[in-house]
Amino acid sequence: MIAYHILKEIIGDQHLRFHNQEPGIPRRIDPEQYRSRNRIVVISGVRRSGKSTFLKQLALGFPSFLYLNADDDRLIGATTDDLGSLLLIWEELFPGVRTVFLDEIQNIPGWERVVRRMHDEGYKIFLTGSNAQMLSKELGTHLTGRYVRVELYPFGFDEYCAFHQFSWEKKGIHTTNESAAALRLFSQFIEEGGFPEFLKDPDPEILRRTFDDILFRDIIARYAIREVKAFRLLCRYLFTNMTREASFTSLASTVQMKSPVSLKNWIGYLEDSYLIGSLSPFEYSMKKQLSRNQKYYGIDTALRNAVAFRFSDDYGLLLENIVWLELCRRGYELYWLKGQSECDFIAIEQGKSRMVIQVCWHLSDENRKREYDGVIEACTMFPGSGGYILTLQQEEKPAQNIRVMPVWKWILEE
Ligand SMILES: Nc1ncnc2c1ncn2[C@@H]1O[C@H](COP(=O)(O)OP(=O)(O)OP(=O)(O)O)[C@@H](O)[C@H]1O
Repeated sequence: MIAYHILKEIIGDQHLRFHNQEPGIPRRIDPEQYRSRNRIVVISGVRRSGKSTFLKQLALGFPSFLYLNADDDRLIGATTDDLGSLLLIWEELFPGVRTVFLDEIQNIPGWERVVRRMHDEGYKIFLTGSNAQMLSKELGTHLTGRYVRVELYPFGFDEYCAFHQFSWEKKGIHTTNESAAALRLFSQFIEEGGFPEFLKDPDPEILRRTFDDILFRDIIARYAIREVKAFRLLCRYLFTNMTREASFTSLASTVQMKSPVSLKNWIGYLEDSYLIGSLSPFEYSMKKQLSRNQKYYGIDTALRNAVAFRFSDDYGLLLENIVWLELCRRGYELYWLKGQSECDFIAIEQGKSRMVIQVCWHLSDENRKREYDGVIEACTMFPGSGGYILTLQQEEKPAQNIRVMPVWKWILEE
């Protein structure tokens, strides 16, 4: 057990540091809707996406609170008994305070039991944890029905604009100057992505390190993967080919694995770590849906640029990936359509389709019919949906109820 006076010192230090920490750029998620929840609020998301910083933003809404960062050298080897002592120290230092923020709590084995008990005793709890240990399945068994999850992604384009102090009228971006500035920033965003740390210090090493930490610490070590080379190759391949469709069999053969079953597990681990996401084609039969090829997307475009192979005409793919990320941030259930024609995204909310979206770098005479056909087919299948063709910079008057507009404008205005 850790000595009582040391724990007391840790609490004092950490409290001061957390109070002095910069709250950073406000995230798009409204903290107020979580402050008033009775359930435990679990913040998850890819490594370095800003979970601890968001915790600080949540804390700002409370006059007093308790705080513990379990990622502290002095807490190595801490147990649930130490958490019990912490409760006593908190009561001594901050009597009656019942709001608690727990950062990286997965470092203390058995934390779930203590957190569950605290919640039952009326504490309001907010916590973050590195994803691998905070996977929904695992958390579900420990905190059944007691928690709500907030998923944090790297900055979206609106947050990127805030980071660069670019603001625009609530009514929309109308002037040529504003449009030119937004387009310029957006072109930069395609290259720089949304990891806040990388935006502050644009050294690709930062991104490579994050990538390797997720691969080696969160996945390879945790799931005892022995075919490290093949696993790494799979990650790089998926990032290089983001937005493309692939089958388990073709992926297994690309990385020279005999078993598509292990490959399926690997992809599951990558998705749980939020490094990649997959998209199924829409099918009325679930069985059929699962047997069809998936499309794969990556958590960040700059991360892709740092770890994957680039080719000259990959801008279309980066643009589509940004739209996928934005739709994930907005919490839609997503599919793609492979019918007579193809459509990139069908975004569904509460069982109803809201948007069908085709992403196209530049609408030309050659591709116009194909792009429209995909949206029209999807809109016919899902009547009442808004139809969009999102481009880098073209904007056209709506035709056949389909809006053609730049991605950046759609993100900032729609
Ligand atoms: N909203 C923000 N505004 C400005 N900078 C931010 C913001 N969010 C995160 N950062 C910066 O990004 C880096 C990572 O942030 P943070 O530690 O909050 O991420 P995390 O998701 O908790 O990381 P980990 O997965 O390692 O626990 C820090 O340097 C932090 O200052």
